[in-house]
Amino acid sequence: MGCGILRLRTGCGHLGALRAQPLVSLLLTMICLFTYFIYCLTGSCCESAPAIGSFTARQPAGSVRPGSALMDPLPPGESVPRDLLTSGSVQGNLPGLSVSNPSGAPNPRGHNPQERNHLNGTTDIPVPRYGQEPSLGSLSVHNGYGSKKFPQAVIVGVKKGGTRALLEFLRVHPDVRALGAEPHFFDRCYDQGLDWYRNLMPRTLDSQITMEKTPSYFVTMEAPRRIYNMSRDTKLIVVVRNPVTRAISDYTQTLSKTPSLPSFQALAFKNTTTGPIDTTWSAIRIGIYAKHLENWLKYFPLSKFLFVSGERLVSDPAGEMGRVQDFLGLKRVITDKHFYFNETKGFPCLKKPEGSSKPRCLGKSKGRPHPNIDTKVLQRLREFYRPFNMKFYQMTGQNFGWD
Ligand SMILES: Nc1ncnc2c1ncn2[C@@H]1O[C@H](COP(=O)(O)OS(=O)(=O)O)[C@@H](OP(=O)(O)O)[C@H]1O
Repeated sequence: MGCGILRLRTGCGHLGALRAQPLVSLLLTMICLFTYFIYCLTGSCCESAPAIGSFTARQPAGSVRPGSALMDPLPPGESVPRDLLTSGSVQGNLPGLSVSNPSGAPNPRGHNPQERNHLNGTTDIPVPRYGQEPSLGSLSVHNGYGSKKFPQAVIVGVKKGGTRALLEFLRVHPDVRALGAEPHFFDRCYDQGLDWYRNLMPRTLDSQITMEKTPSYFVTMEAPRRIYNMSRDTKLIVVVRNPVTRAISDYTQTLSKTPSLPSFQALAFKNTTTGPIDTTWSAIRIGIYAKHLENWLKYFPLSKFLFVSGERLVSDPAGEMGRVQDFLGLKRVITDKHFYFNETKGFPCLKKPEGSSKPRCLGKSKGRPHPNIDTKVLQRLREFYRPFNMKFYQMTGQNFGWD
């Protein structure tokens, strides 16, 4: 047989004197191929090998991996953003295959992904990780199925409104997958590009909604235009809270990091308590909701918004979550059965948070005791916010009962 091969390579055996030389080169070639084969089997060549029907990790040029310094860590005391750990893992994909429902037909949950987001361009196909056998029984949201999509819904605000609680409650829903940490894409990281942003997202099935929350978007001038440019169909959720309490909560957070911070009163007023309120202080400015909303309404109609009451999220989490699920077109899965009131914490907590069977409350940075603020200061702040609150109630058609 070896001779046969040799004959073939030497032009069918007519040049007997030259037969030995090709045999050596053939042997050398075979040794090289064998060595390369062993090298590949150890996994060492996967990253550089060209993809000829093989798994490749598709990363856009210049992309930044999730979990890099650009990502905001969760506040101290909060759980590790599990999605951040999973969403950036290198997954296999096969070239030339389409990912999402190519017919555009509504899926069993009634969502049509193409209707939901015209920029839902999917980058990957559902391929199990190495060593994982695809099976319907194991079709859980954690096993690498699905594709990365732009979020169809974003919690855009407001800081200290209760955005973390809302996101954690929503993550209980099997049809919601959300990025754990705040990506700050539409305010701080926009230069990274949309591919970078999409790559941060957890994988979702077509029946699932991709979400993220970054409360600073609500007060970022460019955010509405940028989100509109990503998809005009994006659903926007704003958790609002009494602006006076919100300002104190904001101050409490800064104070916890900077104990030498001047008093709330010293920061809230330009001179003394009798002087004008300092609207350049972000803790005050963020609470002028009507002003910020005006900027968003230049791009999105009111129907694209859901305003969640931060107060009701504490007093009636199931009721508020009902509204949120309806707005997102989700089945009402999250109900009062999911919550219990933790007396020590003074807040509702989840009986079974996503990925855990143990009850859990939010971390220490949520639900912190606030410093006592002089009643005169509170009164002045209430008066300051009243006209803006009224305007906000009028714009949204909702009375939040802060006055
Ligand atoms: N269930 C539950 N558990 C704990 N805390 C809850 C909950 N629901 C709402 N809240 C309120 O959420 C406030 C923090 O708001 P955010 O999560 O939006 O803060 S942040 O902007 O992400 O830092 C936080 O503000 P503080 O009380 O000032 O800490 C809480 O009042």
